This record gives sequence, C-alpha cells and structure tokens, in this order.
Amino acid sequence: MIELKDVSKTYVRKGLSIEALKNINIKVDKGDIFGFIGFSGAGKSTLIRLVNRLEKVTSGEVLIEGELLNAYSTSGLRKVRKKIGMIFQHFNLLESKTVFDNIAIPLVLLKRNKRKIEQRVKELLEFTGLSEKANSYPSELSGGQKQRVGIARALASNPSILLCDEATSALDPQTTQSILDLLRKINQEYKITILIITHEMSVIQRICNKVAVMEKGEIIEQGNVLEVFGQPRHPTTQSFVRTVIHDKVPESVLRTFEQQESQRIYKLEFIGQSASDPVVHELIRKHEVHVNILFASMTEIQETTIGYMTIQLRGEQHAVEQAVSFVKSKGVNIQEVKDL
Ligand SMILES: Nc1ncnc2c1ncn2[C@@H]1O[C@H](COP(=O)(O)OP(=O)(O)OP(=O)(O)O)[C@@H](O)[C@H]1O
Repeated sequence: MIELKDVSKTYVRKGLSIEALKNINIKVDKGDIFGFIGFSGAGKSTLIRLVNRLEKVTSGEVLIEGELLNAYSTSGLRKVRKKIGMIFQHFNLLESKTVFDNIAIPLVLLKRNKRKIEQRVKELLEFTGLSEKANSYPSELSGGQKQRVGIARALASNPSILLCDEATSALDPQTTQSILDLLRKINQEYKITILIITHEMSVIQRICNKVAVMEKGEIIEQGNVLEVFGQPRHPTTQSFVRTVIHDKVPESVLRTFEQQESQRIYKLEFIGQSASDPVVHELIRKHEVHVNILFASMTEIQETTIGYMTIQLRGEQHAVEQAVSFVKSKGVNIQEVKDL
C-alpha cells in the first residue's frame, strides 16, 4: 500500500550536497503500524516528507496504493494527500481557533457543507474523548489533549494513512501511553495504516508490528517487531533494543561471581509458548547439573512474551551437554557465553 523503491534524497544547500536518504526500499502493508527509528539526522523526517510529497525524491519511486507519487500534478497530489493525515510532535494547532474549529479545518478546505462538518467534528470529538473541550482554545489544554485535537484533525477527511512525526516525544510517559492506545484504536477500528517515526524504542515496542532501523540515511535493519527485537543483528539495533529489553547480568551479581573452569555460562531466550513452559524446573529435576540463575527478565512484544535468562551450569561434561540439548528440544534458544 505504501512502497518506496530505491529511493534517494539529496538536499543541496549553498553548493553543498547532503545525502539524507540512500537507496531506501520499504513496503508498508495495509493495516500495518510501521515504526521508523533512528538517531537525530538518520533521515526519518525526510522519509515521511517524501510519503506525503512535501519533498520530491532525487531518484527512485514512491507508490501510494499502487499509484506513483512522482508523476502527480498539483490536483492529483491534492487527491492523494486527502488519503493521508499527519500528526506532529508540537501538535501544530491554530491558537486563535477553538478545538472544534481546529478539527474542522481540513473539512472547510474541502468545502464540505456546514451540517456535514458539524456531524463529522462531533464524531471525532467523541472518538478522541474531547467532547467537553469543543469550545476550548489550545492554550487551555494539556499536551495530551492537544495531541488528541491533532489526531482528530488528521482523521477529519477519512484518510487511509496516518503519519506520526515524533507524536509522543513531548509527552510524559502516562500521556504517551494514552496517545499510543488511541493510535492503536484508530488502526483497529478505522483500519488506518500508520507510519510512526520516533527515536524511542519503547514506542515501537508498544504499538508497532513492523520496524525499520535507520542510520545515516540508510535502513540498516527491518522486519517484524518480534523478530527484530528477538534477534537484532546490527549493533545500532542492538543498542536500541537494549533500551527496552535488558539482558545483561547486573554489576552487583558479576562482582560476587567467580568464573571457574567447571562452570559454563549460557544465555537462554524464550519466545511465546516456551516462555511459560517450566523448562528450567524440568532441567533441574531431570539432569545431573547444578543451575545457578544469574539474570532473568521478561517482556511483552506484540502480545508475545519474550524471556531472557543467563545461567551457570555445573556438572560433568556429558551431563551439561545433555542439559543443553534438552533446553534446545523445548524450543528455547540457548547459547554459551564466554565472557559476561
Ligand atoms: N530541508 C533540508 N535542507 C538541507 N538539509 C536537510 C533538510 N532537511 C534535512 N536535512 C538534512 O538531512 C539529514 C536527515 O535529516 P532528517 O531531518 O530527515 O533526519 P531525522 O532522522 O528526522 O532527524 P531528527 O530526529 O533530528 O529530526 C540531516 O543531515 C539533515 O541535516
């Protein structure tokens, strides 16, 4: 439904070229909540500006619902933009207009009649929980309420795509959660495809089903959130994942721990069903090994539980090997670690 094929974007300023995006290939399916994460300057905003055609590609193709965006005339572009709503980090509301009037802006621009506008705005006020605030001005609202107005305004023309540019970065954790819940509701009830750009992995973890990690204008890793979080390959992805999933043995445990020849250390990764099976219990009960748990944590992604555990195994060589095979047979990823 949104496709970027070999897209590059170079800005030229005062004779200097800045390659903001290099050979980007992305496919966003209908119904996805697709997150783009990267540090400042990675090219996230540029990418989103190419999707709503605020910027033109230098080379490559952007397709929205199979239609090539490069080729559009001004009137064609207006039609495509109707399919796309956008929300911003700093909300971009008109301070001189009420909540009602802010939400109505896209409909006024589309020259809808008064009765239709009133009906649609009322619907959106209710959907976003703002009915009481219809006559308030933006300056009288909290950050979360302002973002709700931004969301209602973005939905006014019934778009099929919603672009979110750091939409929760200016909000506290609790308000962030309520806005993310609202975005999920929009995705599920209105079947709207959502693109999110963020520098916070927790946002991706909480609502996205797909993720692309960007660095210096390139996509260094992409895939289903569960796969990317479960097995991040690129060091930058690994460091993003570590901001939300901890798999390191704490310093305090390391200090009291003396590694000996007869003890071997393993990292275990449990995904889905294996996270709720009593694998370690059976390991201790059925095998001639001593198990020392150095670290354990659990997290939830896409309604799937992922568990991490670091253990020490002590015992005869063959008993340790049997124990490792047993863990593998239970669908748990197990790897020996040489250095903690
Ligand atoms: N209009 C512009 N003119 C010139 N260079 C630009 C322009 N917009 C962005 N850039 C440059 O392109 C690169 C990518 O910027 P972009 O804003 O897309 O990154 P970002 O990942 O969104 O970063 P941030 O999170 O800081 O917004 C940067 O080097 C930036 O300086």
